[in-house]
Amino acid sequence: MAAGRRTVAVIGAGKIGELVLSGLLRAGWPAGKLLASARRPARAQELADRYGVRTVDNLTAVAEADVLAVAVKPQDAASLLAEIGPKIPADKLVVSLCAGLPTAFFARRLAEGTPVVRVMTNTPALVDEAMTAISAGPHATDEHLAVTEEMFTPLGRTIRVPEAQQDAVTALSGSGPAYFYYLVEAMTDAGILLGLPRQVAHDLIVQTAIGSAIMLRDSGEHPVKLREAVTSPAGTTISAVRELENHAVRAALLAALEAARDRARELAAQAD
Ligand SMILES: NC(=O)C1=CN([C@@H]2O[C@H](COP(=O)(O)OP(=O)(O)OC[C@H]3O[C@@H](n4cnc5c(N)ncnc54)[C@H](OP(=O)(O)O)[C@@H]3O)[C@@H](O)[C@H]2O)C=CC1
Ligand SMILES: O=C(O)[C@@H]1CCC=N1
Repeated sequence: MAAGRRTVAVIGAGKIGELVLSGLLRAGWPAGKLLASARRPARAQELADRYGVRTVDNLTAVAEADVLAVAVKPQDAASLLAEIGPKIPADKLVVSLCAGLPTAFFARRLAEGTPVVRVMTNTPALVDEAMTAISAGPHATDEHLAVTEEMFTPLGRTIRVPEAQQDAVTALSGSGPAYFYYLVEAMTDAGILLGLPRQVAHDLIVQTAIGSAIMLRDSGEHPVKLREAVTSPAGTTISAVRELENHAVRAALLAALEAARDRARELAAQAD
């Protein structure tokens, strides 16, 4: 399969599936080369109305698309594959967006020789700022990876990682946006504690997050250097940093990401 505008079916077009569809359309992927399936007819109608893509049942998607992007929850993958797995010809490319599930989970349910690629993206795909990690599974060649990159590059950055790293990627960048939103929410509360109006606190911290993120990306400086530049001797910042250390925030983050990684493993064990 050469890279090029293949017909892509998003199977299970919920939140992430919709991000993929909308991102591909923004990137100029022809609507006629996109299909979507959903479990509920109302959801299918919503997608058809919103994006002008054809919504089809899962087996029609399998028959008509070159690339099958599986975007159901990990808990729904086994029953989906029981329905479509035996019907997928080995020349289709299966791209899994599911957290935790190894490509072997798919391979066991597909015809011998079917290429499988595992992807972990994140919700900033909505603003073309996703971080997407791509891994080759069984029978996936460089060309299959290139097709997958062609799909995800318009949505943000892509990197290739060994599949063994995908649970860690899921914990870090897949779930990562939630940690930043959590921080912003907590810091807005802190602003309110200090007497700021909610909207002012929100605006201050959102712009601070955006500015800090752009500096992280564009300055080429290590985050420690960027933090040191803010931290004046006997100043305000170091007083806050001391409290973060007293409350073991760094240790909490290490434990949190380990828990997310472990949950990805559990999802895989439970899906079988
Ligand atoms: N949300 C995120 O930030 C990220 C999610 N992911 C992964 O993406 C996948 C989807 O997550 P998310 O979009 O959040 O979940 P959603 O529940 O929003 O989307 C899954 C969709 O699949 C539909 N579905 C389930 N079974 C079938 C079936 N047999 N046939 C057709 N459609 C079906 C669901 O229908 P119904 O509405 O009826 O339940 C739902 O609309 C997960 O595997 C998750 O691990 C990966 C990276 C980030
Ligand atoms: O919470 C989850 O399971 C999914 C996978 C990564 C982000 N959201």
